[in-house]
Amino acid sequence: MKDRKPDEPISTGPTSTSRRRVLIGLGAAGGALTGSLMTGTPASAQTENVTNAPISDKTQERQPFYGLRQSGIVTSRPANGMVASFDVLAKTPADLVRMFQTLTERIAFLTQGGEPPALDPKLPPADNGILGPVVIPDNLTITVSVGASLFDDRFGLKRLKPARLVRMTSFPNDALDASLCHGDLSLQISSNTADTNIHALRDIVKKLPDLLLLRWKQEGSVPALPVKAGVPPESARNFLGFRDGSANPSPQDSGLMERIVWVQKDSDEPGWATNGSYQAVRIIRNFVERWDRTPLQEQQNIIGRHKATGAPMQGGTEHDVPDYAGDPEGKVTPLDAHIRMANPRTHGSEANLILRRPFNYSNGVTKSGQLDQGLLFIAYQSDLEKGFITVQKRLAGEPLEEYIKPIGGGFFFTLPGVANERDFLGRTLLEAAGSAQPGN
Ligand SMILES: C=CC1=C(C)c2cc3[nH]c(cc4nc(cc5[nH]c(cc1n2)c(C)c5CCC(=O)O)C(CCC(=O)O)=C4C)c(C)c3C=C
Ligand SMILES: [Fe+2]
Repeated sequence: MKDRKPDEPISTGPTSTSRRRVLIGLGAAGGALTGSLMTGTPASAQTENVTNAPISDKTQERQPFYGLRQSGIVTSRPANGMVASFDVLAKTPADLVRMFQTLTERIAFLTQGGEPPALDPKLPPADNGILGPVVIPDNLTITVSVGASLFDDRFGLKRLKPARLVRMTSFPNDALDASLCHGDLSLQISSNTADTNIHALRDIVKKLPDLLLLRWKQEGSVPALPVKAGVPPESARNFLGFRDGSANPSPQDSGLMERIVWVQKDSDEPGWATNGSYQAVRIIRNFVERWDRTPLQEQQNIIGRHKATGAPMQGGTEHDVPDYAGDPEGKVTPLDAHIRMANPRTHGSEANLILRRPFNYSNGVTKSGQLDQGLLFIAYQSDLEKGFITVQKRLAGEPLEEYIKPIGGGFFFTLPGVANERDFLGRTLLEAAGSAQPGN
């Protein structure tokens, strides 16, 4: 059997590409048969010309749901991502347990895929049908995190708040829109296709109407780049045209991830939070019209890298390390370049590393006729203060500020993973609060 990297998606079932080729060969006339073969559709659907969306050879890629930690953090970033933030409508601790249990059950199903139950057609269908009669896994992960507001007076969780979890504050360059900020609970939904993410969100919204209310959401995408054997992967470009992710710590480096991403057992965090992480989300608008009229040299000085290759200013490849020690006056890489301010690469700045997992977004046109594009910035860290907050403070006054405007987001704590079928998201927290019975 072929060796598989820890986060490499698992492809199951018959080779989907070859199977699809056979099915495509059946042509339009074989539509009903195609639907039946591909999906094992119930008899009632077999008479219809069933189309399964989306069509790709990656629809059977599957990420694990059960584990010590949630998927979607050190998991390779797929092409499409979304953050959806919710207000929790649950009124009692018992309601909150029901909310987390239902959420767990839905995520377990959606991420692994399968056939929804066939209900009496006089009732609304069990599934929204966006993906066709059978729900495909499509590399889907749904990562659940909670905001500081969940730890208010409602559920008796106050004393259990993660030590560094605070409501996101406004930083000097921010122009935060209240309708795009904060929330009791966030879902980071990512998969191979935007439709799969929307399918999952619609399913969750439908199944928890009395417990969760959608507050804001932002979708984004990143171009899928070819993976070449034996060559470090190239980073996708953001909407400023620069490679984004070149210096990101490697999610495959599990020792590093223990230190910078995962809350450890022996930390000063509450015991229930072990194996969780802090999630910082920022919706950052890019003034792309202004950027596109900025000279290349200036753009490169602002970011601190070559635009074409992503290499540091001294040259090489995007994976080479910028040499700041040999450039103390910033003659090669300006002292106020984005990457130098974000990570000055001093001995002390090792403590401020974060794992970035951003997506580009394009929302249409603003009222004043500008493109509404930007970065759905998502970062994970074991210490929010040492991580995102310190790095963001360091970036204050950077020349890039003239081209970007953070307008939304929030700080959340990503819950520990779900161990098995008897476990559920948030169990360790709710048990510590006395709302759930130990023994799951
Ligand atoms: C507070 C954290 C950060 C925010 C917010 C942020 C916004 C932001 N970044 C870019 C573009 C690039 N960022 C790059 C590197 C980089 N950015 C941060 C942090 C934040 N960025 C860090 C820690 C780093 C790595 C620095 C290093 O270790 O050298 C790069 C270079 C390529 C890369 O390493 O990823 C680009 C390009 C935009 C456009 C943006 C807001 C819209
Ligand atoms: Fe950055």
